[in-house]
Amino acid sequence: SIPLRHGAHRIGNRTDSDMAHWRDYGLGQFIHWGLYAIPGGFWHGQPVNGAAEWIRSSKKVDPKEYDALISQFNPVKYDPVAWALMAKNMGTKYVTFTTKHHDGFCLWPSKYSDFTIMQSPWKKDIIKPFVEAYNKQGIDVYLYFSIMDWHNPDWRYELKTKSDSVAFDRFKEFTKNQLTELLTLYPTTKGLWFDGTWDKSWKASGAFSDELEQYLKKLRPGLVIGSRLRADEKGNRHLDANGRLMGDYHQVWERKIPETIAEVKGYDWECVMTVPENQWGYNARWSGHVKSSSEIIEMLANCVSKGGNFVLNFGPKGDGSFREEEIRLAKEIGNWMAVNGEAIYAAGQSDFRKEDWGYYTKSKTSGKTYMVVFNTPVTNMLKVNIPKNQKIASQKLLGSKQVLPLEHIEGRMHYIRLPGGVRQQPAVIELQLISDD
Ligand SMILES: C#C[C@@H]1N[C@@H](C)[C@@H](O)[C@H]1O
Repeated sequence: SIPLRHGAHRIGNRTDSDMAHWRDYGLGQFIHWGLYAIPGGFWHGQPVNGAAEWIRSSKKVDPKEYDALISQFNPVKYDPVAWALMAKNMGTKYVTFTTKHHDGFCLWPSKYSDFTIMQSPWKKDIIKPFVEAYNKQGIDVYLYFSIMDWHNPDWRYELKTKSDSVAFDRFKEFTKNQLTELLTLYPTTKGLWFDGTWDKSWKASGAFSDELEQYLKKLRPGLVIGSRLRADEKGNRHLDANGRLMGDYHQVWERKIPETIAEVKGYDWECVMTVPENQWGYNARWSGHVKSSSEIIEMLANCVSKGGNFVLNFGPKGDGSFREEEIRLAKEIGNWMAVNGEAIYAAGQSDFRKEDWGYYTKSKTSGKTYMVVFNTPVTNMLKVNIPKNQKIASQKLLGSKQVLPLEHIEGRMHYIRLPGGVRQQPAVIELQLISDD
């Protein structure tokens, strides 16, 4: 293997209790909120293509004109207690919240920037009441932080000259100071979700990214940081030059889910997903396909069946309220989770071979296996290939506890018959297995 000083420092996944707790979340919420929620995908009355939180860049807005949005940020409907209750009712176990996106606007009173919530009409810390409200609901808080900062004059896309490096060294110090602030002001933060680390300047800062991660973990032992922060000294990201993961979990699954368990490569991982095709911040015009609660529940079950977590994004409006579609989705998902959560929480990959009708998950607590059924065959007969040395002791519909008929076909093949009728939501069957010695 290639000798590396700033590659992965651990082979294999973390084995500590903080990471085991992270692994058991199942369902998370992402919240993207900032100045970009004010224009909401429109500029001078015209819709702008691309993600709403990128409007400054995609519309090439004059920085002064974009930054002037700060004078309009006065979210009179911001109610973190109500936000946390909506998340709780959805069945959320952890939340990732944007403290600073690429535009550099800080939702906390940072001493190191003039572009913060304190210079807006709101004049109050947004993050502190958010963390308190979510923690009060038993939801762990992770803070999103964009390394790339379009507002800071010391940011560089590439280090071409000596003066670039001098400026970027100041920028690295600024970054370390802001992260220290966040962990100090919000000590219950369980992890940091880094973004904006794809440019050449950061790829050339592998040593710094390594030292920064070690510094942050010393400041907050147990902190969970994904693979999007680091670069090795050769500019590799996520996997170092020896193909080893740099970070506590694989953070590449943005708006995509691994097709096969092989693609997971045994890493811890989460998928972060938008409701429309690709909008993280509030966009007044959701064009294209908007996912239904059943589609989202299928993505959730798919991720858990492959050992990952699923994180659904919400983009509050500039005034701090949520759009109707998101409020409805949170409720519908919550109704399903209330009945079927045991197939999702503290669950992961099962011993069963995947079938067309949906996904198997296995609970780490009850040891039971669950069949999360999306594609009901016309026969209502679900194929089940029982692993060797096991047999099914019971097969019940979650919720109703109705025992379902089990029919042996041949060898390890069986059928479980679903009750007839049209289902509005995915059905979950709980399998109790016993050894078949
Ligand atoms: C690209 C990009 C960013 N990564 C997602 C998590 C959003 O923050 C989006 O703006």
